[in-house]
Amino acid sequence: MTEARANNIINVVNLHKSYTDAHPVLHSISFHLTEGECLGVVGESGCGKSTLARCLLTLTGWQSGEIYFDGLRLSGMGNRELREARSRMSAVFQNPASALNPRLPILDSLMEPLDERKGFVPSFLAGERPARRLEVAEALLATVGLSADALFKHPHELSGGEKQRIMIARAISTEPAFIVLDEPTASLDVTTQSVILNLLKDLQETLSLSYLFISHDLAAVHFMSDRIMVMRSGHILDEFSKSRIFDEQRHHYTKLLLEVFSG
Ligand SMILES: Nc1ncnc2c1ncn2[C@@H]1O[C@H](COP(=O)(O)OP(=O)(O)OP(=O)(O)O)[C@@H](O)[C@H]1O
Repeated sequence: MTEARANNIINVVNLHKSYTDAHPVLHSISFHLTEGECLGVVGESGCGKSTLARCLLTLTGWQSGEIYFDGLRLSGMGNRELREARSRMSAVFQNPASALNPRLPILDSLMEPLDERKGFVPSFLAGERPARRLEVAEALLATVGLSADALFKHPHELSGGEKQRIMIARAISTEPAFIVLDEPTASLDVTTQSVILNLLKDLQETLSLSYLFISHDLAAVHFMSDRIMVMRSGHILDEFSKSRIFDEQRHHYTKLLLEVFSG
């Protein structure tokens, strides 16, 4: 059995999940995510990528197997420990419009996670020494390339790309141990997709973030990831470091995906 290793933020061992008895969605999945790396998960629609993300974020339960977060077994945690673990994870999902409260100004949606932790200022802003809530919010927006004007707007006044930048700023604000990026550019036009992917990659490098990057788009996964897992029908078929993507030993399904994406 795979042990929870010291620098593994996530260690998944034989995870099995089904929503109904008849239809397993994840079949005994095992993998790890190392501190500071981006692990890409690619696979066709319905293969179980989002279910896997939801298990890691403890948004849904699982039947058997274990998930270790920072060395600690999630299924063995009491409520307080679980709350603490959840506060050290964050996620950016496909549709920023549905993630932002339409009635709240951006300032309040952006600052919600930090408002729950009175006085916490992320260390990557420490050099700027922002003291007041508004200054922290402005500094966070600057981190994702937005000006302070956005803070008093409502979501409908921002573009899809701007809204996703807000969600990214919110996700990094608490300095999470890892971030799930679940199809973060799927609702955006092609040019904006590339801008957002570059932003996510820059942030990962400058802030040493750990990402689980989920997409059906192998090109995006290849661009973002240090390692890649290929999923199909709830199984991990192939797992390799980015530099090995064109190796002869790749699974035939990986080769098929490569053919599709190389046109
Ligand atoms: N809450 C749920 N209840 C029952 N079945 C579900 C639920 N959520 C997902 N499923 C089923 O689980 C399977 C995997 O879905 P999941 O959303 O994890 O796949 P995915 O790879 O993320 O797909 P997509 O790329 O389309 O988002 C699908 O057959 C789906 O219908």
